[in-house]
Amino acid sequence: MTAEAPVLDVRNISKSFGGIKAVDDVSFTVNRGEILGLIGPNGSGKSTLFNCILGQSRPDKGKVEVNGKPVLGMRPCDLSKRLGVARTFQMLQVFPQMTVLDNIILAGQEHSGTMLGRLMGASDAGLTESADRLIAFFRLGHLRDELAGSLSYGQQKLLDAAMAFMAGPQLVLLDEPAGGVNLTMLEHLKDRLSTYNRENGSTFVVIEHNMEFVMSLCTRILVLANGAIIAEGSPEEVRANPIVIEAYLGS
Ligand SMILES: Nc1ncnc2c1ncn2[C@@H]1O[C@H](COP(=O)(O)OP(=O)(O)OP(=O)(O)O)[C@@H](O)[C@H]1O
Repeated sequence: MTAEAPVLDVRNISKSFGGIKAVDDVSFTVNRGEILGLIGPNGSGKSTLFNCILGQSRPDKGKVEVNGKPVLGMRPCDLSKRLGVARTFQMLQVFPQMTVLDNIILAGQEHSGTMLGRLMGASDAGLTESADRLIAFFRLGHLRDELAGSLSYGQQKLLDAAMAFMAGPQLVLLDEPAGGVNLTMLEHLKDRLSTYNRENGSTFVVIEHNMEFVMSLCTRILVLANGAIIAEGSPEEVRANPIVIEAYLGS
């Protein structure tokens, strides 16, 4: 029996900006159903690594495969449509002047069909039903027809995360989903993400500064410092690792 290929295989990725080695020869794999946390002090290269993986930034060297297929050079929309990869960003990507429902439908339209199909088809591209399912899953039903801009910051972060799931992705990269979110909403977000992972067998990679959130959500943690992986293990192992403690205290 051959082992299943990792969902994400990152090999020897490096990226410099002028003299700064933002990512320095980073390799790791993520298996189906894992929730991998990517942590590290400010400026350790987490976002640059995400950008290299997802085509927003071209690495100087290395390769990335999703389900055994090379992805470097692919446009983010093709990554989503063809390989089922989605991401969220540190900054909110919601449209404040649109309702919660329309934001989610728009996120779905971004990933579905051809331009001609979108122009000629129903205005919601037949996506209202799946948008409503997602709204119910993230427990945003009472806000469905509210303008996104009228929601609290935490509710907007929840909406922002929900939008990444509209295309039914296999692999989701979440960039600081918990940033600026209050405790109650954090618990809710964590519960929804872990339930989605359990029910759908999807795979997540999560960049996060909130240690409680990342330690309780993730099944495995990678620690970056100065662009390189300095530690890897279960949340318990990483929490107790003196190298990790030093990297945080020393930054
Ligand atoms: N476009 C850019 N041009 C120049 N330098 C950059 C650029 N993007 C990132 N850097 C530098 O690369 C290094 C890694 O930055 P990066 O944003 O990837 O770190 P990070 O771990 O995501 O940080 P944070 O946790 O603060 O978001 C930093 O020294 C940063 O200043």
